[in-house]
Amino acid sequence: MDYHVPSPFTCNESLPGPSMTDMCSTSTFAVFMTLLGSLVQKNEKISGMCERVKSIDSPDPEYDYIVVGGGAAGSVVAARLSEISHWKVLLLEAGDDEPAAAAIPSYYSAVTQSRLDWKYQTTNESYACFSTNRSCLYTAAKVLGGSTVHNGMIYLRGNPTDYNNWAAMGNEGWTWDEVKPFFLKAEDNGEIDRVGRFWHSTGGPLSVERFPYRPPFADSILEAAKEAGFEISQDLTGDKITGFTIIQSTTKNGVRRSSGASYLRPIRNRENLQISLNSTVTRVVIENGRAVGVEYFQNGEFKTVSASQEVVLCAGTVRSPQILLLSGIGPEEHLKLMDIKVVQNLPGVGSNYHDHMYFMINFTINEPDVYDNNWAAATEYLDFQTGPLSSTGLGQVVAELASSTTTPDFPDIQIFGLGYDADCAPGEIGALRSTGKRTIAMVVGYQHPKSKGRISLASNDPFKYPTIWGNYLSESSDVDGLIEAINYVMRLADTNALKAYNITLSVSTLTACNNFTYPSTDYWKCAIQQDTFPQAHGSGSCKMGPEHDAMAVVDHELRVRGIKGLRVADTSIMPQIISGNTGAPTIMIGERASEFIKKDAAWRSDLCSPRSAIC
Ligand SMILES: Cc1cc2nc3c(=O)[nH]c(=O)nc-3n(C[C@H](O)[C@H](O)[C@H](O)COP(=O)(O)OP(=O)(O)OC[C@H]3O[C@@H](n4cnc5c(N)ncnc54)[C@H](O)[C@@H]3O)c2cc1C
Repeated sequence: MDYHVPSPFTCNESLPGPSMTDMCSTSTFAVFMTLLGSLVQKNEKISGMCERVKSIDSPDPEYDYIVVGGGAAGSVVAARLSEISHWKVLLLEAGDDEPAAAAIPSYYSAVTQSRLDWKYQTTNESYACFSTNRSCLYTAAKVLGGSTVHNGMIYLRGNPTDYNNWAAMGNEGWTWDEVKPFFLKAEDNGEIDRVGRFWHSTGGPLSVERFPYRPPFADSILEAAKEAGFEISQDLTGDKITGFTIIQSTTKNGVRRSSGASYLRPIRNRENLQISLNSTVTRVVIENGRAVGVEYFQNGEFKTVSASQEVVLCAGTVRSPQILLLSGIGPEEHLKLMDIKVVQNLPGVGSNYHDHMYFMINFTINEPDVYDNNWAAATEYLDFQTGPLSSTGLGQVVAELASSTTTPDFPDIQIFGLGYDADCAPGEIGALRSTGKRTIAMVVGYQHPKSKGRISLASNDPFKYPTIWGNYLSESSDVDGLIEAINYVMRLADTNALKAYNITLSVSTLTACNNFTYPSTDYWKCAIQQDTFPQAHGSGSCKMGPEHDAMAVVDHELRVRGIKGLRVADTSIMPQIISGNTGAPTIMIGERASEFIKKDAAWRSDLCSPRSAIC
């Protein structure tokens, strides 16, 4: 394997936006950010300008394998398939390459809401997002690396029980013991002596370590957790999966490593892998029940490219089902309604969509309320990739806790902090905010959601966004889980460790909940309906399942039911979302899909003649 092998020196001249200037609107800050942006771009350790992949404008007419979407899973699949040197692989990605700013951990939201975000909105929510007109924002990156370019970099794998449950649903080969080797294959843990080789590994493409910096208040939260009777874990992906921790992240030496940066940049000179950016796949071409290529849109033109072996959809939980539907694969009635010829009636396409929901509780603490985005922080980061810009502030304080409805070894509540981010100041650089007190938040999420929604076509026009109906919080147990999580946060705030900061719950600004005593359970129930957000871990819309499950879209080796030469490999295949953040599990799915494809190809070359009916 040739990861980490240095390649010939070729540097990109410029990168796509958003530029760092666009991230702050005030004039003092615009100058600062422009300068910082140009210094970041010139700093190879941060921007990786000399190891960027090159996009091709005119793909060849035919490849062996076509991978659609270069996100968390797609980057993995493209890299692993092209390890077979005689396979010709094409990766088609709708977005551009990563902007330099995304590499800076504290600017983790730089891409969010920019032109590199698909900016989805859900519709017709009956139980959530009332304050935003019953439509929830669902962010997903349209960029090489997908949402690993703007995610919070938290490294978690979910719980062994999640995978054992998938296997118990009839998905052979997906128990924890069977998926764990693929997490290890992906991983290059920079703290292996601390976290140990039973749970972790080194040598994989994905760098995992803790951020080099954390604000002292992060340690005070851990002290508070201990005082409140919660456990402290040194590693939530190790043998202590419950408690509060300082989390490991998908970073290397203070710089974000997206799946694109991790898997594709080291192999950018591999001749049998071609990558075409700004190429949006509009449908899979199917002939006689087999996927034989894709149609895509690039530079104002529709084009087609053939696949002699397989097409692998890795376009994420919103777009993979959309592409299947546009290709005539999905619920018959819906396809007819959309005036699309039915190729394969698969009623489950788009169903079973679900996500973790989270809710934010704001507090103030007695700490100077400085903006952490200042010259001192910028200089330290440019020189050493340390200091406030090298982390997500309180975002690295993460807890996995069990509510009263689960067992201690299968936690269903996640809590993480927010605050000490390097955001833009409205006035002078380094100035104090007006209140003089620092605002922080504790975010709670419920990880065993039962509410299920649907992705469907709004139109047969491939450029019209699909309809995302989250149906979030329709099951009352999902709300109850969040209420228990809020009570845990209140327990945390009621400790001497945090009272030393005069931690104070912020005043409620939700007028819609004025009828309820603040803070009471009824108030929180009202507030959750008003202001809860999907965590952008959307899963399940092309569910994996056994043959007897009529709603299964792919089998246990991720093959689309009823169609040859077509697989789906991304978060959409999860039959039930895992208990934790979905990035690393999706990378594991990409690793697993690649193995399935290689195994099938070996089997075919051993047993099948080239045009055999069974192959
Ligand atoms: C704001 C945010 C914060 C998050 N925080 C964390 C975290 O801290 N830790 C964690 O583990 N997970 C986190 N996640 C979740 C994690 O990043 C996602 O679950 C994961 O990236 C999903 O992987 P995917 O491969 O399914 O899709 P994506 O990573 O979204 O990749 C899909 C790719 O397909 C491309 N594409 C879509 N349609 C087409 C088309 N028609 N043609 C060609 N290309 C197409 C997209 O542009 C994209 O690049 C977060 C997600 C978000 C959005």
